Amino acid sequence: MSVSSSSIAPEHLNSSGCRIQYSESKGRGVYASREIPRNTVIEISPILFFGKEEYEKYGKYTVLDHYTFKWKDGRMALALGLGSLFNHSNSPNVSYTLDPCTDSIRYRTVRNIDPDEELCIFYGHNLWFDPVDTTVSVINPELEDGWGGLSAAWNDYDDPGKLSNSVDQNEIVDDHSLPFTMLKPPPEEEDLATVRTVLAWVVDVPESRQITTLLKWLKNSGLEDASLGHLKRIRKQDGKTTLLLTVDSTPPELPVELELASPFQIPVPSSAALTLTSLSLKATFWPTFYAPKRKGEVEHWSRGKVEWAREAMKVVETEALKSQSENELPISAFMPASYGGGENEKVAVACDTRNSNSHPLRHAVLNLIRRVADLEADNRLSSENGSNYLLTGRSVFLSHEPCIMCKLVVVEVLHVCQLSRALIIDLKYLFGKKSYLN
Ligand SMILES: C[S@@+](CC[C@H](N)C(=O)[O-])C[C@H]1O[C@@H](n2cnc3c(N)ncnc32)[C@H](O)[C@@H]1O
Repeated sequence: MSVSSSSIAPEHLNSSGCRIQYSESKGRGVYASREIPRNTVIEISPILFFGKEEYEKYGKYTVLDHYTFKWKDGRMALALGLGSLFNHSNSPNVSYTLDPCTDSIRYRTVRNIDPDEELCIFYGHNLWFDPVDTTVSVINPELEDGWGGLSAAWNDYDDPGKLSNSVDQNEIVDDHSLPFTMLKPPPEEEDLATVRTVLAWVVDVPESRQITTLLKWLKNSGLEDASLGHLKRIRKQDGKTTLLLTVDSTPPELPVELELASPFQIPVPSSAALTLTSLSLKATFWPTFYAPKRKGEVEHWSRGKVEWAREAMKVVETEALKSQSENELPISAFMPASYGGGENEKVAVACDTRNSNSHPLRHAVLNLIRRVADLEADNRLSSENGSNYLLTGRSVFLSHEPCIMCKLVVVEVLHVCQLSRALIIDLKYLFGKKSYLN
């Protein structure tokens, strides 16, 4: 690792059971010197601030850039003490809370920690380095339930200090203080260097009659697949017509009677363009479709809404564990009333029943959808205007990431927020797909 030259970690006086240790791949890190119970505050780091201008001019060109992060008010912050030495993990065992009253960060264990375990936090999804060992080893047997340690998933949810200090339920909670991680789509490609591409086979087609034959042939060839749906099939450039064939690794065998030149590989954009700038950049590789972001995609979470999600996740966890105690898989799905929503909204919860039904399709999500649909169908008053199948604005909370089948059922996923090991998925348009229910 480039930011530290010494491979000897200094001794550190810390009464909370933390020590500094060096590793080849990550440099210095914070490790447990003894057992630490969950929910223990292991460090409170004071912050050193940099003004925006000062940071833009100097700070970001120095090693500080590996250690600083954005504070609530936009200033750049450096955690003193052990704070800057926690390495990153995708499944962190330490959570942190920014405290603007004391300009400090409080670090707390989210589960029981064994001696010598590394203590890691989650930096976010846009890492500036190649992470190694992103999953902190799970030694605690309570986590080895084969289903991602559901039994310990919500430990930090009981943290009373985290959100309930404020009485203003409408106050927006900033991303750092959310008790879950929002999975953001990758940033849109706005310059040539960041356009994500895949290699595709294409062929030059000199005569237009050959295009018709080739398109027919493509249809029957099995080469057409949804992975190229964001790209136009034909490119006309500099008087030349080129046809997109496939992203397979081997070149396709074209109909010999057309006597075409051999296909060749070129990079093509791997997704549709979300902005007009991106569209013109992507078009330099291959003509791409324009699919601007939907309105309202950025979602702000108020304190009240976070509490609502927290309560819903508690239901999910309780139900999943109950299911496990009944010899089912510990998987559950819950559709609460929407936040601030109407009193008449139906609420439903369902668990996986593949074991008891000996049926491969009895996944929690599918059971939930059936349950909600039954409830809505019974609700005769709301049967006008399709409101018995539309669940606009509702959300479903799941104990586990859904399988591909369940994901498809949750058709119009607007965003996925990862709450520790579980997910909230917006179901805003699910029942708009009439075909699914019919
Ligand atoms: C805030 S510092 C953490 C302390 C750092 N290891 C040190 O020795 O000073 C962040 C840097 O640590 C390294 N790092 C943190 N987590 C890592 C991980 N999971 N894999 C590899 N390197 C990591 C990266 O070099 C990153 O720029």
